[in-house]
Amino acid sequence: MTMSEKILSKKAGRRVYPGEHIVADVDLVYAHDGTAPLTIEMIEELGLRELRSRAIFTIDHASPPPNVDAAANHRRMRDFASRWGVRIFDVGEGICHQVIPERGLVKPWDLVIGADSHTVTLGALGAFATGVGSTDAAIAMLTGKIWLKVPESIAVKVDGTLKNHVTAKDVILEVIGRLGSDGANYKAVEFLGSAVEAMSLDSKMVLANMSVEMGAKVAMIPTDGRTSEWLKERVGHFEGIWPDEEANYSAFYEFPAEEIKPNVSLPNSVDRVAPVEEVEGEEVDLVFIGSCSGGRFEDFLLASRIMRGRKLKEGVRCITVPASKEVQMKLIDSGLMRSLLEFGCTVGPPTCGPCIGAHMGLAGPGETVVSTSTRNFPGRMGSPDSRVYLASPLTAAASAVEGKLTDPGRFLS
Ligand SMILES: CC(C)[C@H](C(=O)O)[C@@H](O)C(=O)O
Ligand code: SF4
Repeated sequence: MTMSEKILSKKAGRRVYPGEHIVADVDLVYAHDGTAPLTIEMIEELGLRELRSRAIFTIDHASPPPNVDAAANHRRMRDFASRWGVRIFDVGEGICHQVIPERGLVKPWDLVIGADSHTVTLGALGAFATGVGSTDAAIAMLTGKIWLKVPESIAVKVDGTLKNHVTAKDVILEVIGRLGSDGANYKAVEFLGSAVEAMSLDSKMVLANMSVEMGAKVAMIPTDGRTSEWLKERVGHFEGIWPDEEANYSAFYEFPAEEIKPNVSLPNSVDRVAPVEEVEGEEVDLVFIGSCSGGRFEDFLLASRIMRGRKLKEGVRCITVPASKEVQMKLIDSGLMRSLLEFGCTVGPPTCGPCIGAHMGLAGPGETVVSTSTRNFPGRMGSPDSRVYLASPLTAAASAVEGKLTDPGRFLS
């Protein structure tokens, strides 16, 4: 069995096969201020009295509230959470996909449902974690179960050693560029290989996070090496997960690590991927380092490799937003906060912020953005006339120094 088949078999209470429809037990359901309002409405409409699943709300999308509607929405969530026993991570705690695992609330073998497409991020910890709509989240909260079709699994194997200036973001962009935005539709993407194993959990979360940009139902990564250390600190005892040696993958893709270069997604589609060196030079107005895809401690550590001792190009804004309060505190404790500020960054509180164009640094008409976030759809980060390149924190930092799209290999090699 593949990793996802193992978890679904456990949660359905019998051996399951790809293509089957099953009803599976859920360990955790979460929703945020973008999706919880409809979940709440649905739960109240059904007139039931209790939730059968562990449920969590986060206030992260329009947070702190940029307008009165958002503030009212947050109040409704707090009110519902206290009446129904839903744990809530309020303004300032950070983005759901970061806060929930950080607090030790997810472990390998869990089945996690989130009312957000990037719930797949938690596959990096060995959980079967998938995004659903608000109403499906409501039903999962009320019943403790979810209806699912068992996905086929595909393997993405990255063997070897990445170059010094190549990151997990470049790897996942490479994969998305090859497979396309629908290349993994409803598939479980399982990441294997020595380069994946060598990655920190922060990096593994980048791989899992962006798998949904090629349609993946879930992303799965074996819980080896550094992941176990991370989990031990946070969840205590857990059982790791790995695929069987004879696991049945419907496709197998190999990516030699040495061949991967710093990549970008070109405006305005995630799967239009090119090596930065081929598209360097466009003037940049805004650099964003943040989101559930590029706002972890390691992302800022990477950016600081280039920023330290240098200055932000005049006329460019560099907005940096930690993905959680824990990341924010690590930035302070490590001295990185000072480096970011000295470089010229504007540092925001933990939130999705400009990733989804809610607030805190939108792109103006005709502006060019380099962003470590997840999506560059037209108008997502501000003006419909802005152009967004998705890139690694190294490419973002190099571009902030030069004021134009720049390969980080010019600074590090
Ligand atoms: C608002 C929410 C439903 C959405 C998602 O599901 O991904 C958002 O987080 C995004 O990144 O586009
Ligand atoms: S940071 Fe961006 S991609 Fe992640 S959940 Fe928030 S809006 Fe979605």
